Amino acid sequence: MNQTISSLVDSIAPVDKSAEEAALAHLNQLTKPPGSLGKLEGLAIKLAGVSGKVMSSYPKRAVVVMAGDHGVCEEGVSAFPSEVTAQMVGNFLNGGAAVNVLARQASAEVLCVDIGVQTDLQHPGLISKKVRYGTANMVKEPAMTREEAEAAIIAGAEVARDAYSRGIRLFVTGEMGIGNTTASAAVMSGLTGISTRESVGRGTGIDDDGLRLKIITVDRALEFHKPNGNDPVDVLAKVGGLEIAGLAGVILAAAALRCPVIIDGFISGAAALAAYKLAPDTVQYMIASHVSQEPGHVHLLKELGLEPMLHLDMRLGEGTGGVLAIHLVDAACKIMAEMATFASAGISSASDGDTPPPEGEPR
Ligand SMILES: Cc1cc2ncn([C@H]3O[C@H](COP(=O)(O)O)[C@@H](O)[C@H]3O)c2cc1C
Ligand SMILES: O=C(O)c1cccnc1
Repeated sequence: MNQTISSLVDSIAPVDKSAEEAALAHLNQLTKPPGSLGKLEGLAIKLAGVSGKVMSSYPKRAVVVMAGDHGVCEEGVSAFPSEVTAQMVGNFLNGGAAVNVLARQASAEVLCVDIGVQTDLQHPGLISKKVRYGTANMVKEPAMTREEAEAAIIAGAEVARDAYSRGIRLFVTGEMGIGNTTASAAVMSGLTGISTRESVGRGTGIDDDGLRLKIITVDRALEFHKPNGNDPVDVLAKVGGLEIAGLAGVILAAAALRCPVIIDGFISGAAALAAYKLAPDTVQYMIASHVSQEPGHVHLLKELGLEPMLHLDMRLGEGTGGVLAIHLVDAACKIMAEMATFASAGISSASDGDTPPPEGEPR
């Protein structure tokens, strides 16, 4: 199994810098002041580096929604009971969750994966990759074994590879797992040393007492296991979640397949950080969709060096922010493919036939 994760990591290469340069040169010929489309230009350049081409498009796209349960819920860290995880999986499969609505609008498939729900689930649309029936309570024992964390990463990579073989070329991460903002905060602090006061937030909406208890719970788990921050699999096994490890596998595989991967909110961000620590080049394939209301997300994005595209005060997960950002990926692709150049439209560019203004005067 270890061998498989290391071969996955070894198959990830840096993006194509010459395609990025060519994309910038193309953007600067388009009929607009250089840089005036802001982050859309940065996105177009990133997509060129990932695909190796100045122009790209992603007609087939999917959001992978990984579902798993969390033993730490018995400590009272979520406003909702664990059974909501399985109930929401049913909702995803019936097309009624927020991510389904937003994915339909963005023409994206929803791939719902049971990687660790605590009950048996059956549905023709469900991708069954169950590694175990929920994690153990991290304050009492490791959330899972190292072998289980590795199996979850590999399962995520398999889901991405299967989707790729059906033509999917743009991935979005999503998740469902009551208690997973606790596990994500523990993973984030375990990987970075950032204090739990910064990584722990209210998740589904716990009150002040709940927040204090949640911080203490994550502190206890980290103190008990002392996970090795330089070993992401150790951190995921001791204080992580099955869906978080699974998403790390999706992200690694997307990078190995040279596909862009849109990273959703806080939980997806924790998975992205684990993938980045396993294979630093992976971050070049990531697009951060939005900044979550969960306070740790800002710090997570800073660790990854990623700028979020959207500021919408969202705090849902499921891949909802991620699928919204698909529209921006489509926009960046269309700008590259369809905008006229100064030459083709016969428009004077900044320096064309224009006497430069005297020194010190505005143009
Ligand atoms: C009905 C419902 C739908 C959701 N969809 C995503 N989450 C989000 O909330 C959960 C994390 O928050 P915590 O750590 O506080 O439990 C995850 O399942 C996440 O995806 C939901 C939560 C609920 C209740
Ligand atoms: O940002 C997220 O992914 C998030 C935040 C709160 C609750 N669930 C998910």
